[in-house]
Amino acid sequence: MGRLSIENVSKIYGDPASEGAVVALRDVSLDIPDHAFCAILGHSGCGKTTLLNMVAGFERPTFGEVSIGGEPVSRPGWRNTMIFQEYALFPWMNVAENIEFGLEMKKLPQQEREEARRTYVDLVGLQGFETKYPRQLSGGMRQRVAIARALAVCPEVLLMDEPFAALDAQTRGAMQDELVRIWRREPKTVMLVTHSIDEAIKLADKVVVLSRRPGRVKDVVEIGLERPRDEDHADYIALRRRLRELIYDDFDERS
Ligand SMILES: Nc1ncnc2c1ncn2[C@@H]1O[C@H](COP(=O)(O)OP(=O)(O)OP(=O)(O)O)[C@@H](O)[C@H]1O
Repeated sequence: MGRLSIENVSKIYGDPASEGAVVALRDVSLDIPDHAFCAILGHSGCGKTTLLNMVAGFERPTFGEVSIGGEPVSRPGWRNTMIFQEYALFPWMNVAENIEFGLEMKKLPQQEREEARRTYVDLVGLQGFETKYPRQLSGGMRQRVAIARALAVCPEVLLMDEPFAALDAQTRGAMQDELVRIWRREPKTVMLVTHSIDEAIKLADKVVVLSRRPGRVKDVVEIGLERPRDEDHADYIALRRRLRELIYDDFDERS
């Protein structure tokens, strides 16, 4: 199903033989089990978005292979949908139309589309807002629509590129809790890119730390804490310290 496998993946932008080529990722291998929640953490420019884009099928690896459920990813599709920081909703469509968009593309009959729309509006708690347009919604509500739209097409892997970075701190915290609630009700393999150590510990089962560019897997930290996670718990604090060390140690190596 949604087991995500990244095997010896390198990404070079530009002609690999030229001096101007940018090696964004080098020899990255990861195995993310079906329904696991994985966060990718690393400094700016270490290749997090590049990795996500390859899993989404927007970019092809220069070397190596990405596969979902044993099938290589060669282009974007329903199996691997992306949620962006800026929501990427259609401003001329209301909430219901935005959520149904992918279902129309999938050519689902109208009755099934409406059923799916109702299910996902309920799941993200937007009952009563179906006829509102994105401009009439708060940032947190827009991101709920984006999550509903992504889940409605039944992807095997959900990809999120700093989905809460544009939200204020309070809304971000609420949306993180909401995402965990949604993911537990509708388990998916999730790959989430973040700059925030706390977001990674709060949400993920596994945190993949990338080194500075060219990004390599520096470590994979298993979180193993019960949800909801208590920031004051000694194990949480120890994990935060470990992840900080991994990130800053990398910084020191280069400075
Ligand atoms: N299309 C492209 N052409 C050339 N270089 C690129 C391209 N896309 C990304 N890069 C380079 O690849 C490297 C990795 O970029 P990427 O956006 O994946 O990093 P990131 O870790 O997501 O960064 P940030 O955290 O700042 O969003 C960077 O040096 C970037 O400049």
